[in-house]
Amino acid sequence: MGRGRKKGGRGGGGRGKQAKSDEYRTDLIEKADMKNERFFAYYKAQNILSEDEWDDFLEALRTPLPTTFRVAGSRQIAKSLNETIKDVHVPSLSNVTFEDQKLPPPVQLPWYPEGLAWQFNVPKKVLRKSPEFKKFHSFLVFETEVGNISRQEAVSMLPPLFLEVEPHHTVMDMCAAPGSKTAQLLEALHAQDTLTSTSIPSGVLVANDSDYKRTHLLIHQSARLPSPAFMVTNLDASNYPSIRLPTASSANKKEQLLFDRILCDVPCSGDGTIRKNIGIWKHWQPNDGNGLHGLQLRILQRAMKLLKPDGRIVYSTCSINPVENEAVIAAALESNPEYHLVDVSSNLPELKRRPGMSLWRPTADKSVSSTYETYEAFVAADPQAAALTKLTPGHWPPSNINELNLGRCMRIYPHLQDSGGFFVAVLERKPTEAKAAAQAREKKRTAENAEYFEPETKKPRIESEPENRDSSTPAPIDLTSDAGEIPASGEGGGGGPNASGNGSFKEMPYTFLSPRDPTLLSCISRLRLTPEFPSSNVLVRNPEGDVVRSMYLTNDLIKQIILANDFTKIRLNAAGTKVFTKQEGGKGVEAQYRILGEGLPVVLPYTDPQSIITGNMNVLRHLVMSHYPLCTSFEEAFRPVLDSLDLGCHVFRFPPGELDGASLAHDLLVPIWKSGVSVSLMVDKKAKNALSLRVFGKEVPPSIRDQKSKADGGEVAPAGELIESSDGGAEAEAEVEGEAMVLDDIAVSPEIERVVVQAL
Ligand SMILES: C[S@@+](CC[C@H](N)C(=O)[O-])C[C@H]1O[C@@H](n2cnc3c(N)ncnc32)[C@H](O)[C@@H]1O
Repeated sequence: MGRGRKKGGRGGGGRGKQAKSDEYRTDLIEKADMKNERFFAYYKAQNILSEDEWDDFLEALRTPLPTTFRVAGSRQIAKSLNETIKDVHVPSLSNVTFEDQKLPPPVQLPWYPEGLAWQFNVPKKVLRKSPEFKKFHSFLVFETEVGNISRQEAVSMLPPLFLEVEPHHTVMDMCAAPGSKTAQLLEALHAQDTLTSTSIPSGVLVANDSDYKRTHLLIHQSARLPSPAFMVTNLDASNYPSIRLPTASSANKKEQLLFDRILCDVPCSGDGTIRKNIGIWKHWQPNDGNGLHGLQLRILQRAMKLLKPDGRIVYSTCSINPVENEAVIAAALESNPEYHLVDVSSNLPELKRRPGMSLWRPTADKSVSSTYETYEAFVAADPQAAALTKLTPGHWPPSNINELNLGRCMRIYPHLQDSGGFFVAVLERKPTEAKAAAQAREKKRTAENAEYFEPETKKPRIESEPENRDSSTPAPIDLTSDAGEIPASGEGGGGGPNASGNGSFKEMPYTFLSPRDPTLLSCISRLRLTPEFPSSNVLVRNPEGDVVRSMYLTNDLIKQIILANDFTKIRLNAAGTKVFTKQEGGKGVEAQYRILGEGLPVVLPYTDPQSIITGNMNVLRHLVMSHYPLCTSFEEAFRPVLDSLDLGCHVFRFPPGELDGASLAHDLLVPIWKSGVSVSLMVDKKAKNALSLRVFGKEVPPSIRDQKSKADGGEVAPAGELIESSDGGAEAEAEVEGEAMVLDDIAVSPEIERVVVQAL
């Protein structure tokens, strides 16, 4: 596990730790020190660029990287926030001068779809001292904190775009942590989400990383877009096991889950990040890439076995070294002739790129005094030294290089569009014969129809589309090992912790509740959910299937995966999204369940609209600015509404409105708790503060914000009142259910007025 990391590759612990040390701080290294003769000699020998571009390339490498960010979240949410950047922030930054210099405002990355990615380039002191940029910087920090903006290198945004994920796809992110690309994939899976509610895609996203700690970064990332279709595994991608699914014909027979889309963003030397990780100047040497080639190839080859016919793989690195790039692609194509490189030159036409290379000259010589055109020449030059290295013929271009279309790979160099260096290759697997025949028939039919119909006639719907996802030939898998252990539907997912003797895996099991489980039923009726709520997909995290504290919702596919696989074998760290949690009552009050802020968008489509209470801006302000406000303290017109509510959880809706300069632009839906004589907004301090800032333009007063169990300043928490904040509840849950990250840190984007949650 994590061999890539030990070698200090990108995403590797070595580089990651060093990145924190001073030697990696760009502001502490002089431009004159940004040199490395080995780097120059190696890349000159590779002929990566023409002689007249070399100086521009070096100049770009020595210049700090601009700041880039992506407006994140589901499409509708992102579009709304993007309008604010365009219409409010950019105009306010368009005529700013600092120390007599006019500063450039942020600009959209021209190639990013729908203009959702931005770049700006001002010195740090401007962000500290220019009032306009300071304000913009605070906006970015705030929105990043609540998950609406993702600080991400421009080039790192590319692989998910080329993967072209759709909501019905089965998707695997093989080396996913820390998860910036995972977030993009999740957004694509959730393309049908609306401003206030989350869709339940029929596909799945499996995010995997071999580093256990880093898988928690994935859980954190995904909390920006809670999804019943998301799961996290902790495995060596080069050896990723078969995930099994019941066959359509018999629940006792299993077939392998194959993927429509796989991202292999593999561990690499990371020399394309040299503008940011400036210490690379000092240490770079050719064996950084040489040593990673084998692991990179094994990961890609495993992905090739896990992909459906007609599926797509994107392989990417932030290295410009052909040994980590074209050499890996060439070797993988050699051993998997059913794959080909896809010509994506017409996709993202504004992206400046160079074709992949067909000639490169590896070396094992640290000082790069010689490089070799062929493996044979390398061995002949010094047989003894060659025997001691791990270089293989696969590090060199193969003899059939011209048949592989390596020019279809994409190389991004820093000077082309002021970015980092990057490599992307898009591979597709041939369809099965049956599928190819169906596609040919369809093509013929479409052509015939085209002749018959008038030109403006809508293109006929492709009949074979629905079959596409299922028509792959499942790879044979060994079902002998634990076929008998698979529990019946509605029961547990794979026995107790460490059920398979996998001693190092400490997660708790996933047990689906029966839809007739009395606690679940009472929860559904208390929360007034409609019969369409998928109650057979609710799970708890303990072997007994007891509803101890929280309930999670998965989609059908994740449920099948959990039921058909031993969760310790697939080292399943997270599945689905948490929707309900127990709210302990105070003295004399029975414990009840409430919808979590993060679960609300998922549950909302199943919430009886009649049960949603509509409030106004006055009510919202009182809820935000008070700590457990008494029902009697609300405006008179609203008191009867509060009095009529049962004790327990409710959903309040606040339509767009204005009040004393405060403004709510879109519907806001929040979970509320009614107790004996008061009501409370069930969002944590940070989220409440964020909501207050964005809607009312001021923070929640510290005297209110910092109260814990009892209100002060005249507001007394009555007997039987809630004394547990959502934070406290979640912490307690971590102990009960063995979860690594369950803090309910509910962040609200008032721009969007939708509750989103981050698990810290
Ligand atoms: C380049 S980083 C991935 C970055 C990530 N895709 C993103 O966009 O945030 C490479 C990741 O691969 C992981 N890794 C290293 N060796 C691995 C292996 N054999 N299997 C799976 N993951 C591995 C590292 O822990 C690291 O998180």
